Amino acid sequence: METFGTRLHRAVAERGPLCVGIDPHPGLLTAWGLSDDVAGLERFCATVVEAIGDRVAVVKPQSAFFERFGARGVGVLESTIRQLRDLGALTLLDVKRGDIGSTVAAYASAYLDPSSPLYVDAVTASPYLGVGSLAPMFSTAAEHGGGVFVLALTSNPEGASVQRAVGADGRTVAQTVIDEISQLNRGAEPLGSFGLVVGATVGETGHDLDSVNGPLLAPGLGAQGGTPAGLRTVFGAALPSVLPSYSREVLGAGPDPADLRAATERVLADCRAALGTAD
Ligand SMILES: O=c1ccn([C@@H]2O[C@H](COP(=O)(O)O)[C@@H](O)[C@H]2O)c(=O)[nH]1
Repeated sequence: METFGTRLHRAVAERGPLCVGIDPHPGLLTAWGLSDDVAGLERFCATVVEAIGDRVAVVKPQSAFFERFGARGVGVLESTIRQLRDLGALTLLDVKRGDIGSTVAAYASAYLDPSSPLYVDAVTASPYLGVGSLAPMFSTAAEHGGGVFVLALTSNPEGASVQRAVGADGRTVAQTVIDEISQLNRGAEPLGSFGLVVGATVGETGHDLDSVNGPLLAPGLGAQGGTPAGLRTVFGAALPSVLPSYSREVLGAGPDPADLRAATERVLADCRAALGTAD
């Protein structure tokens, strides 16, 4: 069985270094002329899938915007994930789960076990109950070729007060997370399956990201003010491992699928230029 790191490496080589988020904000539904209900959500997602599902390496549905419609919204999430998989996109569910280990095991079953209706290629996870509490996610991901992206230095300004706090050993909370994930990826080729989330907005981090040997998801581009040109400042020598992620910047170009595709091509070209990867 191929690891998530291997599958991601190939998807990026074939389709380019880009993750597009599906974040059906109420304001976007309205701007697209859709109703703020399950029917609008379904139409929105079907349009995004049709426009970009066959051309973007990774698509990242934001779970919150589906959960707000209850069981029927989650039903739309399930079918969106299936459609994306059929079109060859890797699915990364942005759900930022974390809990005591025995509960994390249930989250691992929900998202990373292929028999689950919500099965995805990878999830985002929160390390604030301790990176070790996420062990069931790591083991389930490893068993089934999945991936986990753990929050390290998030794109929002409030994150720094927790993530940059310094512990007894002199390392920040974020550096502890970075070091533990680096350990999990040690020796993996061409890329480990365990990633980190580092916002494109955070500027020079003062953290060592060079030996992570896994994907570095960079949200915060576009709507939150991050730019592809700024990625070099944030990631330095780790730049080749960066997976840039856009949601509103691309989604705001809809509802015409051709316009969504054009916005995707534009941000992908910007990311390729910033990362120095060829077409
Ligand atoms: O540090 C983080 C972690 C996750 N996110 C999520 O990414 C998207 C960003 O959406 P934009 O419209 O491109 O701003 C959203 O789903 C966040 O929950 C993040 O922004 N920062």
